[in-house]
Amino acid sequence: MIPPIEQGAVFVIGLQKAGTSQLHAILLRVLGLVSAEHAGPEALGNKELHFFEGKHSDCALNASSPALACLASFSRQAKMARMLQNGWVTDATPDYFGSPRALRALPLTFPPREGVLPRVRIILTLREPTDRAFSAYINNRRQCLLPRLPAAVLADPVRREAAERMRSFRCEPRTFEEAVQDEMAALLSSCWPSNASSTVTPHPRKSAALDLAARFAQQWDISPVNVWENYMRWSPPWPVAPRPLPEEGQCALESCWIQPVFPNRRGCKGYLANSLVAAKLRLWSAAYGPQLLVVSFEDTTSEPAGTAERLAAFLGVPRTALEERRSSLEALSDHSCWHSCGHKQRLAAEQPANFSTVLPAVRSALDLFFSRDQRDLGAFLSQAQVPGSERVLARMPRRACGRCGSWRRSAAGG
Ligand SMILES: Nc1ncnc2c1ncn2[C@@H]1O[C@H](COP(=O)(O)OS(=O)(=O)O)[C@@H](OP(=O)(O)O)[C@H]1O
Repeated sequence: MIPPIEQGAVFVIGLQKAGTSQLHAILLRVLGLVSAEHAGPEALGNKELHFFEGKHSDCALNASSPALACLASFSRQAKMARMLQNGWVTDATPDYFGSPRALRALPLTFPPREGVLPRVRIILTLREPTDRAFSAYINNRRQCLLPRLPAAVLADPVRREAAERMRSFRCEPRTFEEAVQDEMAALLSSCWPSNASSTVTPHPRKSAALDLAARFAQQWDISPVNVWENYMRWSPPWPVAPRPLPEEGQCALESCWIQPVFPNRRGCKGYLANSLVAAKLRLWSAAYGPQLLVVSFEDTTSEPAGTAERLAAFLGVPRTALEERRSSLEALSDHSCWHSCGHKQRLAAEQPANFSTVLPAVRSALDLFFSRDQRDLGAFLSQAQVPGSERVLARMPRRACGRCGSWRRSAAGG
């Protein structure tokens, strides 16, 4: 057990759409931590710093500048650096987990070494992958429902064009099924685009990959396990260090994973990619070891008090402090209308077949698609002694847990 920390930095690194806002709220309201960005009541609305994967991360990645000094050189981050001197600070940016850049920049700024200040703790919340993907889809879909542009903007052609462009950039026009099909095709063909120049030798696997993608798009009865295997073989691995691009040409998907500057590209939304966690968790766990805690969305939403207690124990927040703020948990436990639920209800009412739930055929295909990754995740969690893994494993569907059955039985006291 690592010793409690009295001051330091706590980062919720993901997963996107896995309850990071709720965790952030628990850290602030129940455990009494301070938001990196704002200390006042507005803190909850300002949860994401994006320092370690955004443009500021260049500074942290530049070996010649001390990483903490980089933080201090930006006004928002200066606050974080100052607060670190006398307390706790937290930043919940779900994009960190899927960002190789954050995986390099965060440990450079906050080295995972005990006894060296500032101390650091990392929290990752996991979620059933198909539900997570659908939640991310709805999040983008609701962008199409933004209110009408104000009259002043409509009257000004320049402002109007900029506003319309931003709206179309954010709005997800497809059904979930179409979005999944597009991403699957992109995953399988990204490194070998069909319009590759004729001077480039076609990769022997290209046609098979495209064929698989096409079949996947047309019919859902293709074995997604095969699709997954092909995906692992053909799609870019998740690189920590920059690696040479494949000979066949620019790999579009790789660039949109690393630098999500083209989020509106059809295959680039990451609904599937961001639900693949095993390889990424191995890397984060290798970087931070016992300083990384995993929790589960399903656990937190059904039992926020238990998660708050586990977070407090992990961070060393005294129990008395938790007791004092216990009443704040009630507000956080109300799941009836949270986040964008108004938009969700409107989408579901307007087009129930597409937006209220994942179609059964799509869900079963995706469940299979994710099963390999979920099995890897279960195996890793049960072997690697990642803090919090018992609870996450207990919440994972049995089909996903694979080799961790015996572990699960012993955890249950059997
Ligand atoms: N308090 C509380 N109780 C229960 N559920 C909650 C709560 N807070 C957030 N949520 C659900 O979490 C989903 C959003 O996750 P994130 O906060 O990580 O989203 S984001 O990445 O910050 O956009 C989103 O899930 P979906 O409803 O499935 O979309 C939220 O409804």
